[in-house]
Amino acid sequence: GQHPITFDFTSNFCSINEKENLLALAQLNDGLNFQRCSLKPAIPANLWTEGVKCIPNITETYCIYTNENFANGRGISFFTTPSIADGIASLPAFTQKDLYGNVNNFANPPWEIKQVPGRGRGVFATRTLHRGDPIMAVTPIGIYHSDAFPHDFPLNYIYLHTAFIQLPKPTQNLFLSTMVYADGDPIMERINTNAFSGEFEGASHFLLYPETAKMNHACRPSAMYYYDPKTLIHATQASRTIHPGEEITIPYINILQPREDRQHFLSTSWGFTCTCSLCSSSATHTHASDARIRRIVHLQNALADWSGESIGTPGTAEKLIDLYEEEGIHAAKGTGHMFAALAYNAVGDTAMAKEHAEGALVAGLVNNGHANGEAADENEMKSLVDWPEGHWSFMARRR
Ligand SMILES: C[S@@+](CC[C@H](N)C(=O)[O-])C[C@H]1O[C@@H](n2cnc3c(N)ncnc32)[C@H](O)[C@@H]1O
Repeated sequence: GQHPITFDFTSNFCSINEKENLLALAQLNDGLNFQRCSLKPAIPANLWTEGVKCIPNITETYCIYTNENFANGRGISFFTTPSIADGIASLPAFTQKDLYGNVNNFANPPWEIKQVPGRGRGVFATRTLHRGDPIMAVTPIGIYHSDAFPHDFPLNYIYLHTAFIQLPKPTQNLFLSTMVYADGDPIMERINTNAFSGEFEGASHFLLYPETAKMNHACRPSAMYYYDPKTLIHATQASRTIHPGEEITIPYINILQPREDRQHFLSTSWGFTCTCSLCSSSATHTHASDARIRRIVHLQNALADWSGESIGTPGTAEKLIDLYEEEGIHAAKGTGHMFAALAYNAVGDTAMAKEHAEGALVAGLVNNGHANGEAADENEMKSLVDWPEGHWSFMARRR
C-alpha cells in the first residue's frame, strides 16, 4: 500500500482560556476526597507501588498509577485510563531490565544552565557539539491524559496533585525546578509550561521531562529530539554544529510555518512571545524565510502525494533538501533524504534510491513523539536499502 508521510514538530498544550476555566473550577472542588479504585490493574500485580486511585467519569475512568522505582528510583506517575495503563505496563519500559543505565545521567554534561534575558533559563553548550552528538536522554516523571485538562472535567485537576505527591521526594523537587510562568496551581501550571505531547492508544498525553524542559524554543533550533514510545526515553541531539557558549534549542511547535503563524501559535497555545533570532530578524529576512517555508511545505506535499496527479519527482526532492539546508531546518535532513529515496525509487532509479535511503538512516529520521513514527520511517528506509524493487514505492510514479 501507499504510505502517507507526515512531517511536523508539534506539541499540544491547553490554551490559556482552558487553563483559566479549569483553575476556577478546581478551586470550587478543593477538599474533595479520592475514591479508591474498584478496578484492579490487570498486569502485573505489583507494578504500581502506590494504591491506584481512580476518578469515575460519565464517559471514562481515569486513575493515578505510580511506580516509584521506575528508571533506577527516579519514579513515574501516570494519570490515564485503566486500559491505557495496562498497555503501558506491558511496554519494554516496565518489562525489560537495565534499559536506563545511560539515561538520566547528568554527570559532566556538554552543557550548562544559564539565565537568558527575557526567557528565564536556557541550556548552553560548554563544548563543541556536532550533528548527532547526544545532549541528554531522559525518562518522563509524569504522563497525563490530555483529558485531565479540559474545563469540563475539573476533578482531574486535583488528581494531578496525587500524581505529584506519590513521586519520590528528589523527583518532586525536580518537578518543582521547572519553570512556571502563570499564577495558578503550581502542579498544573508546570505541566502546562513544560510538557511534551505524545500519544498512547491514540489518545493525546502530556509527558514531563524536567531536564529537557530547561531548553528554550527556537524557530531554527540547534538540537533535535527522538522519542521512543517503547522505553519512553526522550533523547536530544545536536542537529548541527553547536559552539561553546551557543544556546541549545529545540522546537516546541511545527516550525514549518510562516512567522506570523508560528508567533500566533506560540502566544495562544504557549503564552509567550517568541524572541528567537528568526522571530527577531528584519522584515526582509523574514519575508525571504516565509517564502522558503511556503515552498518547502508545497514540495513536501507534492512528494507525499502518491496520486496520479502528483508533481513529485527526484528533482523536487533534491530542491527540498537544498531548501532545508538554506533555511536552517537541520533536523529535517533525514526526512529530505527519505523523500528523495522514495522519489528516485518511484521512477525506478534504485541506485539513487538506495543512496538516499542510506543518507536518511545516517542523518536520522526525527520524530515528534508519534508512536511508531520514527521506527516506521526507519524500517521503510532499511527495506528500501535491502531490496528497492520489492518496496511499495518502486516504479510507483511510472505505473
Ligand atoms: C519549557 S520552558 C523552557 C525553559 C525556561 N526558560 C526555564 O527557565 O525553565 C518554556 C518557557 O520558556 C520561555 N521560552 C522558551 N522559549 C522561548 C522563546 N523562544 N522566546 C521567549 N520565551 C521562551 C517561555 O517563558 C516558556 O513559557
